[in-house]
This record gives sequence, C-alpha cells and structure tokens, in this order.
Amino acid sequence: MSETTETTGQTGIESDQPLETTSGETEEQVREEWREYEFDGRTKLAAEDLDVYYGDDHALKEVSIEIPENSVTALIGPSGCGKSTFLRCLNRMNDRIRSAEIDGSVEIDGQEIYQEGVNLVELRKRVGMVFQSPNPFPKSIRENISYGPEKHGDLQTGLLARLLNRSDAAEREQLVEQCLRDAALWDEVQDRLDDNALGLSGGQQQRLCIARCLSVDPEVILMDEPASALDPIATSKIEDLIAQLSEEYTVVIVTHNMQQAARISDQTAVFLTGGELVEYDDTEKIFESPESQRVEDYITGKFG
Ligand SMILES: Nc1ncnc2c1ncn2[C@@H]1O[C@H](COP(=O)(O)OP(=O)(O)OP(=O)(O)O)[C@@H](O)[C@H]1O
Repeated sequence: MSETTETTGQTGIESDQPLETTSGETEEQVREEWREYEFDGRTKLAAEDLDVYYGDDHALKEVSIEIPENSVTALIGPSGCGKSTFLRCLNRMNDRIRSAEIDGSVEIDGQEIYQEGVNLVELRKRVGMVFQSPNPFPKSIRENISYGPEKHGDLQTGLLARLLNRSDAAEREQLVEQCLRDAALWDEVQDRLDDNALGLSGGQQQRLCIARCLSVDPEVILMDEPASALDPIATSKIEDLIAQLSEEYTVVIVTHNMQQAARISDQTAVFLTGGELVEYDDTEKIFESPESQRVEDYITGKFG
C-alpha cells in the first residue's frame, strides 16, 4: 500500500500528501499503532497481509488483524469495501468463488487455515456462518438442527441407529432443545418441532439458522448482516442473542448499521473503499475518538 499517495474512494479526494488523522499523524502511523492494539483475552483469529482479488478487482488489501476470543468484533464500512469478502476468508468460503484469488495468512488458534490438507468441512464446523437472509432448510424445525450433526456422523439416527440399538434419538432431542434454547427460540417453537421451518417468522427463521450453526459445536460464528432483513423487535432479539453468544463463542459480524455495531460489539474494524482496513480498536474508541480523519468522516456521516 502506498504510504504517501492515497485515493479516498468515498470522498473522491485524491491526495499526494500523507493522509492526516485527527491527531495529526499519518494514517500509516495510526495503522502501526492499532496493529499493536492490545485487547483483553487471547487471540482466536489472526489474519496477516490478506489480499483478495476477483479478477482485476483488488477487493481486500493487505489486511492484518487479530481478533480476540469470546468477544464480538464488528466489521463496518461502506458498501463494496470488502467486509463480506474478509468474513468469508475466515472460513475459506471464498474458495467457492471461482474468480477469487487469495494471498496471505489466516490462523485460528495459531493454526494456518490456508495450507494444504486443511479439512474444509471441519474448518467450517469450527467457524460457522450465518447469512444476511435467513435460509433455513425446507424441512422441519427439528431436522434443521439435527441435519448437520447427522450428516457429519456426530449423531446417528434412523434405521441404522435402531438396528444397532443406539439411543442417539434421545441424544438428538437433547441437542435440538439445547440449540434452540441457546438461540433463544425454544419457548416459541417447543410445541411445533415437526412444523416446516419456512412457516416461522423472519426473525424466528434467523434464530433457527443461528441454532443450526450451534448444532455442530462451532468455536467462531461469522455473521453477515444477520439482522438487516428483520424488523426492530426481531433485530433487538438477535442483538441480545449475540451478546449472550459471545460469552461462549467468538463472534465476528458485518453490519451496515453503525448504531448496532456501537451497541453490540467489543471492538470494531473499519474498512474503507479499496478493501483497506483503516482502523481497528475498542468500539468505544472508534465511535468516540477515531484516529483516522476518514473514519471520523465516515462515522459522522460526512460520506459513505
Ligand atoms: N463473488 C464475487 N465475484 C466477483 N466480485 C466480487 C464477489 N464478491 C464481491 N466482489 C467484489 O469485491 C468487492 C468487495 O465486495 P464485498 O461484498 O466484500 O464488500 P462489502 O463491504 O461486504 O459490501 P456490501 O456492504 O455492499 O455487502 C466489490 O468490488 C465486489 O464487487
């Protein structure tokens, strides 16, 4: 990345001077400082010099960041700045996009995920994903939860289990209840577990998708604008749920809603157009006294 000449995509300002920050330092100096940003707790995920290209489109530029365990990290920034691309790098979902070329490193608990021999199914069980639009399977509520563990062999039910006289059906029921409880949905659906999930409201469907994600025992939950399709009440339930989940899981959430990021996250990473991670710090610091002038302009709505 150029240290002396940068183009701010949001403002259209082209500068041949080092971009200044609110404290008068250059953005490069700020970046060096937040790279040393120390948070409480241990690092769960770490990306280093992560670049993503889609053909000629350089969607993510040299992104380096460490994400602490059992916390909520919000990724914010204007449309097209690479937030979803970055999120998908964390469980190698970008591998599914044919034009995507990825360079750099991502570690979970110090283990590189971009190396040969990584089992992608296991990785995506450890690092689950919840999408913007609720996407339950067109199956019963119960099956939405039990499908993953059964498919991965963590639970065996059906004919084989009965022939082997296994009691996994009881285990399945326990798992279904626990996941629905953990996703704050049990009280609303316990009497209709055989109903088709598509009959639930949008907010319930999204909590079911979170319950489904929990069913394979993840360590990290990635969420791509999980509440943007929901009304304020359903959104508030998802936000409460995210706070609860962060006691046990590491949550990384993309959101366009800055108030939401301010409400629910412990730390915030601000991406700006061109796929740069411009600032990363405690959420309070980002929203109350960001270092980068561009971040302050973005947060105060001067551009975006
Ligand atoms: N599947 C894809 N194929 C090709 N280009 C893509 C693909 N996904 C994203 N891009 C491009 O990568 C860049 C970053 O997109 P990305 O969706 O990661 O940004 P974003 O910040 O999440 O945007 P939004 O907030 O609008 O969802 C954009 O230029 C986009 O057009």
